[in-house]
Amino acid sequence: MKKGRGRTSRIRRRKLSRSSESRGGAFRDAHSFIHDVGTPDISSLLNESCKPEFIELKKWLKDRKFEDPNLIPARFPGTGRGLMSKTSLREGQVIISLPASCLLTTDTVIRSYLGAYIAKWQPPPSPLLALCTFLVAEKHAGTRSPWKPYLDILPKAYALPVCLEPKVVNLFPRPLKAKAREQRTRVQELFTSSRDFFSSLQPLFSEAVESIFSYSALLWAWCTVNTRSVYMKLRRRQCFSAEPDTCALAPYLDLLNHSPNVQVKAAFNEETRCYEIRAASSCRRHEEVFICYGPHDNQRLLLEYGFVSTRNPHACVYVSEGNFDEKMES
Ligand SMILES: C[S@@+](CC[C@H](N)C(=O)[O-])C[C@H]1O[C@@H](n2cnc3c(N)ncnc32)[C@H](O)[C@@H]1O
Repeated sequence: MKKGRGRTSRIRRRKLSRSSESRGGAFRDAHSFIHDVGTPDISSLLNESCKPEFIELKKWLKDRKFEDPNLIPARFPGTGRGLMSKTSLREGQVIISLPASCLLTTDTVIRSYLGAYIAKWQPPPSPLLALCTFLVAEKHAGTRSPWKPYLDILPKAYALPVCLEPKVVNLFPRPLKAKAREQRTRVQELFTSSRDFFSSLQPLFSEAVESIFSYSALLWAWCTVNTRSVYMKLRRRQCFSAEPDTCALAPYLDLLNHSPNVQVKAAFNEETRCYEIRAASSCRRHEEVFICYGPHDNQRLLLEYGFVSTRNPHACVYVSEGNFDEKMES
């Protein structure tokens, strides 16, 4: 007889199911139930670290002196792909410490084949444009790119308002609609104003630059930088415009999802030469590890990251002038 088919085990399963209901929390219920009846525990069901793209990424990170036995990529109900802790994390403990050699910053771009082209271009391109250009060029390089294992785990598409059909944006409340249109204008202007710069890169490619640096390629790169970079202030360089140079792409670390209810300390540590994130609250074993992207309301989360947070303590309602007058009159 197969294990767990008899009357006794049916009764035991019913009892377990009832006790997990009373503890509350859909995810925790699933955890206790699946664990108790002897099927694989939830951590192995969610685990994505055996996927070929993560195996490649781990090898790539190891070559750059980063190994983390504690965090594993996993897919969670509600938040999607993120990182899970194999052990419990104490308050104050370093969650992740990523060496500078893994970071993609404007320093990386300047040291690359793009450096000479950026240095001679007038007016100087912005640090954001430099990062986007590098991402598009490396993505185009495919298997020739040393960044391929990182590029392969990046989302293929984004859900920021700038990526949505205008008819969908039209359904947004008025204040959000205005912000979404501003965002679209900003990216379109970046594309239009960068065309000549992209043309100057033609000697680097055998294909026409117009087909490589298309609007959709720039949009993908712009969303990648805007949704995934960490704050890291770099020194001002003459070859860039005066906009702040504060974005660093941090492979693997950028798999951490947001929760408005956790606190973390994040910064580049000049002594260890690592970008470190330290937990300000504890986290249980086999649970998703969250960081906080900032005290953002849902409008800002949607505009900057393409999602909203349920039970967001920073949630607020935007009231436009016209809207306010209408409500006051009724
Ligand atoms: C830094 S990345 C985090 C990793 C990302 N989930 C992934 O699969 O690569 C930021 C993006 O993750 C998603 N995200 C982050 N926190 C989330 C949450 N609490 N709920 C839903 N999606 C979230 C959003 O798409 C956001 O733009």
